[in-house]
Amino acid sequence: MTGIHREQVIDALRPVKDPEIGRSLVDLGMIKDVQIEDGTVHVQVELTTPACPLRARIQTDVEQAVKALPGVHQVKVAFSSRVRAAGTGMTSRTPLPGVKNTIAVASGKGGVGKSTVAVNLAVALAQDGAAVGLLDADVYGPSIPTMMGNRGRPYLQNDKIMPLESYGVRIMSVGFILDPERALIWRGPLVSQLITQFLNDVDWGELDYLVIDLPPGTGDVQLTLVQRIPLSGAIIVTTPQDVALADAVKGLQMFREVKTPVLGIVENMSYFICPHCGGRSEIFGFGGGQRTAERYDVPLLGQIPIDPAVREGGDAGAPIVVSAPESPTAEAFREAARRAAGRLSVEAVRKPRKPTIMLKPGA
Ligand SMILES: Nc1ncnc2c1ncn2[C@@H]1O[C@H](COP(=O)(O)OP(=O)(O)OP(=O)(O)O)[C@@H](O)[C@H]1O
Repeated sequence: MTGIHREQVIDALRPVKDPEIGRSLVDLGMIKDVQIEDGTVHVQVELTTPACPLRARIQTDVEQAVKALPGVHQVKVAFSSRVRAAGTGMTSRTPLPGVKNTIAVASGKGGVGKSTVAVNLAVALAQDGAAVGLLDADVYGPSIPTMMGNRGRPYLQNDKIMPLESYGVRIMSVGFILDPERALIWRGPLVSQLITQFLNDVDWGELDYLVIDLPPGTGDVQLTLVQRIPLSGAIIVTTPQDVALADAVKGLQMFREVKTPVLGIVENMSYFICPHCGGRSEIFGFGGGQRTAERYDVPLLGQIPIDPAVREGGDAGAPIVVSAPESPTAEAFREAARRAAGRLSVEAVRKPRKPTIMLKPGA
């Protein structure tokens, strides 16, 4: 008998905070079990996401706190995870049954790599063990089927559309159903109707995260969509040059208007590493994403280099987190995905938000 009690361990853990959420692990209900065997204390911590960016730090903090108790020789920390629902911003929007979090991936302008980011984030979250869906709401240029290497056709089951699956991610795209050329002529109300149908009529099952690739821009279509889709958070993709950043700011403001938390900015095509000399060039300028993030008080989730392997992977239907998972570019995507998941965990423990203004729906 060592005389250590479970309560003592819990008390020792009380001051240990989740570094991202800033509240005690005990108060957050993250300490799931404590077992004491002689001088060894086993602590089971339930993370708020399997893609936790701060797992190592939590482990060290827990170990240190428990080791400080007299009679403790060893601390063993085991992790499990349960993603919490972050709510859906505007109270008028009905959350999707079974879907805990919906993440919009948006860009102020086209061609900045929004779909590439959406695909790699979704697959990275799934690789970490989360249940993930990916909705291609970019009806004007649906690129998800190509990027995910899936040319299947969804089928109906019990009056629901069954999503397809690639790399452990459930996916739905207008590209699976329609000739994409025809989507180009679609008008706002139709787009909005189609997306609403995809959200409600697709059998997503239980999802931790539904990543939604929005059409580029901040026009009426986008505004209607972000008002209608029950969103837990948004990620803005930009490139570092001023014109792209100015448009990214418009995106940021659009989400703020509809009370959707901006989880952060992903700066894509940030820099180029020369494959011959290893030198780094900032082709589109340096620090733009960081400056914008600071100015508008949102996190910079990641800086993704220009890497020919990203385009090759996209064209070949194998996102770089699958085709070259060890590459620094894949690591940059993974980090951005984990940071975004961490931000959503923070949102999940916040009080529900109320809209300050209600915009009329309609395209
Ligand atoms: N970091 C990167 N390095 C190299 N190529 C990239 C990178 N990111 C994206 N690309 C390539 O740039 C092109 C545009 O990317 P993508 O389709 O993701 O952009 P988008 O913003 O979604 O475009 P759209 O506005 O048409 O929806 C693609 O060919 C893609 O493979």
